[in-house]
Amino acid sequence: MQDAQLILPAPAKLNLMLHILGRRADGYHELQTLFQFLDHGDELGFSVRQDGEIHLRTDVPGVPHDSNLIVRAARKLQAESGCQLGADIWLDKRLPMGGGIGGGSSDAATTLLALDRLWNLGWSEDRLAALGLSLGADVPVFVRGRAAFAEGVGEQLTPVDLPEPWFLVAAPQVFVSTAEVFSDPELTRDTPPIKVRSLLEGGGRNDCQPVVEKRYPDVRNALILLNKFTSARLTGTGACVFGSFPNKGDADKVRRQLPATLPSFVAQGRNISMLHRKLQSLV
Ligand SMILES: C[C@](O)(CO)[C@H](O)COP(=O)(O)OP(=O)(O)OC[C@H]1O[C@@H](n2ccc(N)nc2=O)[C@H](O)[C@@H]1O
Ligand SMILES: Nc1ncnc2c1ncn2[C@@H]1O[C@H](COP(=O)(O)OP(=O)(O)OP(=O)(O)O)[C@@H](O)[C@H]1O
Repeated sequence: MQDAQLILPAPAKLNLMLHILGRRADGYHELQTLFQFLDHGDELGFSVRQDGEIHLRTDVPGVPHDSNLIVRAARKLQAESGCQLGADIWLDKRLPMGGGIGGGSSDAATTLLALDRLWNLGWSEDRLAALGLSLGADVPVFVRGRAAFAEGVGEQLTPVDLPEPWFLVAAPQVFVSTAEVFSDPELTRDTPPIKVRSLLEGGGRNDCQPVVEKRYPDVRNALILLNKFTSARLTGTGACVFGSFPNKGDADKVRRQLPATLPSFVAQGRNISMLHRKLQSLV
């Protein structure tokens, strides 16, 4: 990491609500979800290579080098732009994987924005978001960096201005497969669409939650525990669960009461992602 020319954050996100409206012919689901960023995340370092090779210098246990979303994002940007340059990339992985807080998608988005800058490509945000969507449904919101109401499969984004409370996020130590949750026959897939206005007034739920609670007792137990202190909910397809607090002190106080077997962190909800704040400060 100390050899990197550019160091950038890859923040986590929460799905403050997630409704499933239907299933498309390609198997993907039509959703309505509200994304907000957290001021907590991974950190990536980047340096240009003249030989055109892409190397992720940090080993990520369980994820082969070539299937890491960071490497896939870099190679795709390189192929589509025709750029002859390569990159060395370092990763400080802080976010739990398969946690529903978007770690892999955020790493991919940070890679696209970093290399667009280091390779002097000058791609528009629209073009980077479209490339991001081909890597995963959650990548575009991280490319754009603004809290948003998302529709379609998550790529039709309407920026929203939300309160920025403090969140306690608990990470049950189970891996939830997003594809498995979406293919569960018991998943609710017919929630009627609602208007963004009623959501901003506090409505909504996570339609994935009943399926995940049923399949993963550790997630159900974490929700029961957090619900003793605040109204807790699942983010994305889990495994992470979260509750909000008006200030950091209250969130920290509850965190101290969680068992050591349930890892957790406290972070503030942000409407502009840390990545975009950092990029703006570099201009
Ligand atoms: C559930 C969310 O986390 C909400 O933010 C996302 O929609 C999931 O985004 P993601 O992890 O980037 O998901 P992808 O890698 O695109 O898809 C993983 C798998 O989830 C299912 N999937 C995902 C998104 C979606 N709108 N409908 C789906 O059915 C598909 O089976 C897909 O094979
Ligand atoms: N850089 C990466 N970081 C984390 N996971 C990665 C990465 N690259 C590829 N993956 C793969 O993607 C899977 C899901 O990772 P991720 O942490 O993004 O899940 P998630 O938090 O559930 O995401 P989402 O909320 O977008 O569904 C991992 O199990 C891993 O196999």
